[in-house]
Amino acid sequence: MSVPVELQVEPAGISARLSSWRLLMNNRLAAAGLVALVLIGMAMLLVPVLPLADPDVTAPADRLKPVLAAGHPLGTDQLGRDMLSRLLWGARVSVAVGFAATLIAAVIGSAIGLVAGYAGGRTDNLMMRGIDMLMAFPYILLALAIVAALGPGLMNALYAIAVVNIPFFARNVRGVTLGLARREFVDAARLSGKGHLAVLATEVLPNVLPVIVITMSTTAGWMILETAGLSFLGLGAQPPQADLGSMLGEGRAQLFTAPHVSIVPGLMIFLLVISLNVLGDGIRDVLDPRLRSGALARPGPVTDIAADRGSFEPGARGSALSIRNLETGFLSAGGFVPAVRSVSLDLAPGECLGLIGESGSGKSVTALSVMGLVASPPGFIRDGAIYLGDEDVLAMSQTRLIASRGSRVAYIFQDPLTSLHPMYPIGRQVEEAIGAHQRMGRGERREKAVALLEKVGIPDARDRAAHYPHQLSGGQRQRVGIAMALANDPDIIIADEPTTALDVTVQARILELLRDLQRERNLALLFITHDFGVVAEICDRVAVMRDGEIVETGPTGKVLASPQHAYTRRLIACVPELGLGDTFLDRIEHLFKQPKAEAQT
Ligand SMILES: Nc1ncnc2c1ncn2[C@@H]1O[C@H](COP(=O)(O)OP(=O)(O)OP(=O)(O)O)[C@@H](O)[C@H]1O
Ligand code: NI
Repeated sequence: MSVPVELQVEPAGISARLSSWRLLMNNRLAAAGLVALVLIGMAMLLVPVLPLADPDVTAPADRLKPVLAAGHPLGTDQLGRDMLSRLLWGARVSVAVGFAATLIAAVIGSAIGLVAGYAGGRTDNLMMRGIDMLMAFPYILLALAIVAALGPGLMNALYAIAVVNIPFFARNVRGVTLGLARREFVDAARLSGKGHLAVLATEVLPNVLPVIVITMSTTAGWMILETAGLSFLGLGAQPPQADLGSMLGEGRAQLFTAPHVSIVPGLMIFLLVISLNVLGDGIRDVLDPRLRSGALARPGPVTDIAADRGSFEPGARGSALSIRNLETGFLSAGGFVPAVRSVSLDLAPGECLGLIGESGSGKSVTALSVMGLVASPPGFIRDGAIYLGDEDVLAMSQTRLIASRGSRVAYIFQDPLTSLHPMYPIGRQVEEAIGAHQRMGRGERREKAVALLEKVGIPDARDRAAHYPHQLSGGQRQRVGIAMALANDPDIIIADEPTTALDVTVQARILELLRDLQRERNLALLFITHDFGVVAEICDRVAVMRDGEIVETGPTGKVLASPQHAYTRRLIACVPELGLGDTFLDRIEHLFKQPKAEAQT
């Protein structure tokens, strides 16, 4: 698959605001809605200066003129008033009332939601039960009751509609606020001494704003409809003033003799509401950051690969894994942003290669590219080749690639708690890993799972197999992760920081286990870490990664003894317990003595 054309031509660094606008315009329905609204809006703004007849002047002689009658493009109503003039003036009133009600409901409802969600506890309970009571009434009935109490009239209809819509805002905003109020950045703001109001205004509100805008854009259409409903029943606009609902109500009596009197305002209501709604949906899609980043668009099973990537020969003969000139990155609204560039690696059977670099240097993206596991969208492999033996993974069919996952190349991830299913016993999960690639009976599978758990050093494996992930310690969970990786006898294991979440002693034992397994099964191990101590412990060779590129590679001992790149030296300097004692401290001193020379390297 290749890059969509509009993304290819787009220069990077385009402003976020502009790209939101583009996203909105890419949605045809939303764009059409916007165009319709702009046209209607302009007509309404121009109403006072347009050469229209007075909407309220009756002319009994001209009653019920049909559409396209002389002097009356949309005909006249039962009192001889010009329909076009009444339509435009009426739409003005309806829209103004609808938007005013939306604004009032948004301000009050959001304030309630913010306070309830932020305060929590009893305040939340009290406020939300009040909101629940409002919601328990059918809302048009509630609006009717409010207008009945206040008396008919446009302003009262406006209040009634605003009140019945407050719950929508309050509930939406409260839900989001509730999640935000317990997040670390809010705690941090509180700890920094900000008052509650300041925290709400500067930390919470900006994050809630999109929700408010979305709710507004999706309810504004309804509010116009509700205004029309109340006016239709005679509770809103009072004669002779026109609004869309009252025009509809007055036209009802002539529905059969002069249908245009009710159809014209009806069409206008339809047009207004539907364009508001499609525009609202478009705005919602653009504002939702999850939709924008493509996280909610279901990622494909395999990373998208450029159709026009170059051809690269595998590196050293007999490599288990050979990555050539890999360029993987992410498609965003601003274009393709590479995360790794021209990465080449070779991994021999039975060898352990350490891939080291600081956070964000592109280690995981490299590792995930191997089996096409970078989620697309937005992930995209733009160039390079990845050979398993002498077969190019990127040229494999999807089915073959998916079949190779776990059976030829297996992954071990950093935190097994997130990759293990919380609701299944671990034994069953190992069985599932076996069942994904091997056909065997249930009993046999169970035996094999227990054997694997024993192999990775889970004591009492047979009993432990019935335990759930949360009943295991972090080290044991990682052992289960390793057992699952071993389940189908892969040739290559890619371990992405498998020990980072563990304490030093457990880490040492897991490393020992990995090394033993690797020797015993002649596994090729690609070991990702940011800790040179770990590399020294287990890897034969090491590749140092920085900003998406490999800056240095060589046998571990050699790189440790004489790092060529300043960045490598700095990474090594981060490891105090390499067993180098004085020499090590000397090296740090040396580094600090020559900051200038280092900067030049
Ligand atoms: N889904 C994504 N969308 C956009 N950019 C991404 C995405 N995932 C990763 N990146 C970018 O790719 C780059 C490399 O990330 P990667 O996860 O490979 O780093 P890493 O070296 O594994 O770091 P760590 O040690 O923290 O795991 C980062 O700059 C990151 O911002
Ligand atoms: Ni990573």
